[in-house]
This record gives sequence, C-alpha cells and structure tokens, in this order.
Amino acid sequence: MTAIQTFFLQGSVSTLLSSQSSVTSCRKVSLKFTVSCCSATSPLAVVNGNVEKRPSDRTEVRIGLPSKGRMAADSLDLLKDCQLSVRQVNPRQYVAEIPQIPNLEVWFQRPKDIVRKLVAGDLDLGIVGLDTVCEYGQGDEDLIIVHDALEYGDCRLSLAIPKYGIFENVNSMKELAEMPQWTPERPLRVATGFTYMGPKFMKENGLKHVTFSTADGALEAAPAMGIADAIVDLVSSGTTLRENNLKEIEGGVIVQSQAVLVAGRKSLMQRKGALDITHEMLERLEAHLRAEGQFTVTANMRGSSAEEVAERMLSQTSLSGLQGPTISPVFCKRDGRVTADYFAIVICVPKKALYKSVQQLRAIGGSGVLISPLTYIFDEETPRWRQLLSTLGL
Ligand SMILES: Nc1ncnc2c1ncn2[C@@H]1O[C@H](COP(=O)(O)OP(=O)(O)OP(=O)(O)O)[C@@H](O)[C@H]1O
Ligand SMILES: O=P(O)(O)OC[C@H]1O[C@H](OP(=O)(O)OP(=O)(O)O)[C@H](O)[C@@H]1O
Ligand SMILES: [Mg+2]
Repeated sequence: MTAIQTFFLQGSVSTLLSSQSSVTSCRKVSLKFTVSCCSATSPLAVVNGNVEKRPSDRTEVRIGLPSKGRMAADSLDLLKDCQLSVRQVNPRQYVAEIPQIPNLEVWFQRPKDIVRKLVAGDLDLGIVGLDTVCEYGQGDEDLIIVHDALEYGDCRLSLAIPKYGIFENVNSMKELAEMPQWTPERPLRVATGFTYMGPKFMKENGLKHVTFSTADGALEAAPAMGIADAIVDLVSSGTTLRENNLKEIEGGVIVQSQAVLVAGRKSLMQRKGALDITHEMLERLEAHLRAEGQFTVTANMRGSSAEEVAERMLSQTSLSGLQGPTISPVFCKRDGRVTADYFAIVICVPKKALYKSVQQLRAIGGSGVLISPLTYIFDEETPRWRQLLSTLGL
C-alpha cells in the first residue's frame, strides 16, 4: 500500500556548496517534505514535494490558478478581461470552471503546488510567477513557458546584503565573492526561501563557502537578527530592503519575474484538447495585452479626398496607427447633391502618446476627437503560438 505523508523536519540542516552532495549540521532550519512510504519496511523516498509522475486517463484539461496571495486576484482579473471569467461557486471550493471553455477545469492551488502538479502531470496549464516556475520546476524540460509576460506580479529574485559593517563598500557579486571573511569555518550565511535557485546562483558566481538557512517570510530581518549575512528574496519596489538597511548589488539579480502562462509538455502533446485550449488562451491573452496599451481614436477631418487627408495624417509622427490610418468619407446632402467634404479617421494610438496625438490631429484640422478603450488587437499571427509549435517540434 502506498501512503503519502507530509510532515515538518525540524533540525540542523544546511547545504555546503563546496561539496554538492554534503549536508552538514550548521544552522536551525525548517524544511517541508512530502514523503511517499511504500511499505512499513521499505526506505522513505523523498521526492521534493512531488508525488510520483503517473499516467492519468482524465478527459478534462486542467489549469491551476493561484488560490491566494497577490497573484490570485490579478490572474482572475486578467482572464475576465479576456472574456474568460472564472465561475467559482464559493471561495472555499478549489475547483471552478470557465464557461467559455467547456472542457477546462480550473483548480485553485498555492503557486508552488501549481508548478509541482504541472511537473507531476496533475495539471496541464498554470498561471504563476516565473520565479516560482524556476524554483519549483528546477529546470524540468517538460515545463514550457507559453506566455512569458502577462504584465503583472513584476518583481525580481535578488541577492541583498547589509549596507553597513563589513559590507559597506561591497557593491558587486565579484566583490562579495572576493571578501576574505568567507572560509570553510566561517562561511557566508544566506537566508532564503529559494532553496534551489539560491544555492545554484551562488555556485554559478563562484562563491565556495556558503551555507543556507530558510524561512517562510520576513527574510529581510535575518541579517539584523544575526541569523544571516545575506538574503536571496523577491524585490519589487525595494521598500522592504530599504526599511531593513539592505542593498542589492551589481550582478545580484537572479531572475526578473512576472506572471507567466506555463504548460506541461506531455499535456500539450498527449492530452486531447490541451493544445487547442492553449491556443485559444494564448490568442486571447496576446491580443488583449497588446490592446491594453492602446486607445482607438476617431476624428473628423475636412478634406478634398481620402488621399489628401491621408497625406496630412502621415506627415505627423503620432498619427500613423498600427498599419496606417483608416479613412472613410462622411457623406452629406448639400444643395440637393451628395458630397463628402469630411472624412472620418480611425487610428490606434499608444496610451502614452495620446495627448501628443490629439494635439497633432488638431494641428492638421481634426475635430470631434473621440477616444475609446481597445479590448483586443488580433494580428494575423500569434508570435508566441509559432514559438510554442516550434518548441514542441510541431
Ligand atoms: N512584492 C512583490 N511585488 C510583486 N510581485 C511579487 C512580490 N512578491 C512576490 N511577488 C510575485 O507574486 C508571487 C506570489 O507571491 P505571494 O507572496 O503573494 O505568495 P506566496 O509567496 O506564494 O505566499 P506567501 O508569501 O504567503 O507564502 C511570487 O511568486 C512573485 O512572482
Ligand atoms: O520590494 P517590495 O515591494 O518591498 O516587496 C518585497 C517583499 O514582498 C514579498 O513579501 P510578501 O509581501 O509576500 O511577504 P512575505 O514575506 O510574507 O512573503 C517579498 O518576499 C519581499 O519581502
Ligand atoms: Mg510572499
């Protein structure tokens, strides 16, 4: 019989980087492992929080969304903006649906569990921060980033050290690695929740004498408490670092992160419907995110012909639109004759350039300028879809 247990290991565990496999006793940490027990007599197999990969014959495609934390609401909002509203019967129910996509089940999970379940094949798609994919995916080639920039959850995984004391004049990873203080007896102590990415980064940067401790939050307190010399944690505005007298250093950014759509390769290749659903979600996300930075601008312009109006429009730097202005005659009846003295112009304008565009329109005789939000810009091609097909070898 197979039982799955989760428990806390309390003890003195840390990783000494100079010898990859050695686990030495240095510092108190609390690590959470999922352990699968095959029988009362067989040895325990630690599988990094994952249950073993197993085949599944379910017919529904599953997407994991963050159940809590700062990514949860933003993920639902983004899907809603793409007309993919999630219908959840009550907030404590972890399964939900997106009525627009009938064969898709939504499962609310903690971000790290979304990545673990993607690796295990229990989810097919997920939305999480790139930092979480890197940390819990541990380089698994079966994890494919389908959309790498969902434009929320911006932060970076960074190494930070105190501004004071022996670190006062240390401003780069190189200077940190060259400090004479770090020896096998007195290694650099790093506190981090990123127990895969942290050690990997330090090793890649040539830091030999390093130990790690971990905690579930408020890591920025560790140096002032005397528990650690440095931390590896997420930074967004930088306020938490500043308030705790810590600084980032040159070369110390490990990952630039934001929300991403991630999928399991096997799911995309083998699960019926998974690739089609991914295609639809990708199309909507790309078209929506592209549109979000733009306004539609319509205006009237007096002119003798569409070509003459177009020439005036194209003489201005901010009025060329995506592929050029759309110009249509506005017909009216004067003295019994139908004429077109006015033309309606329609262009897309980046939100940042809106006021400049309005000024330029007025300068060339535009009137009655109307501004409306854009929901989607569907291009002929979805660049990330091409990329995905090529990654899958299709
Ligand atoms: N300060 C921040 N600003 C912006 N995005 C952040 C910030 N901190 C984390 N993130 C992003 O949001 C994701 C979720 O972080 P959040 O702290 O909300 O949840 P969590 O870390 O899973 O939960 P908890 O902190 O309660 O353990 C992170 O993986 C990261 O991608
Ligand atoms: O650069 P800032 O904008 O100050 O944000 C950085 C902080 O945000 C996250 O913490 P969170 O709010 O998730 O709290 P936690 O420590 O409980 O995870 C992260 O772990 C940092 O502590
Ligand atoms: Mg957090």
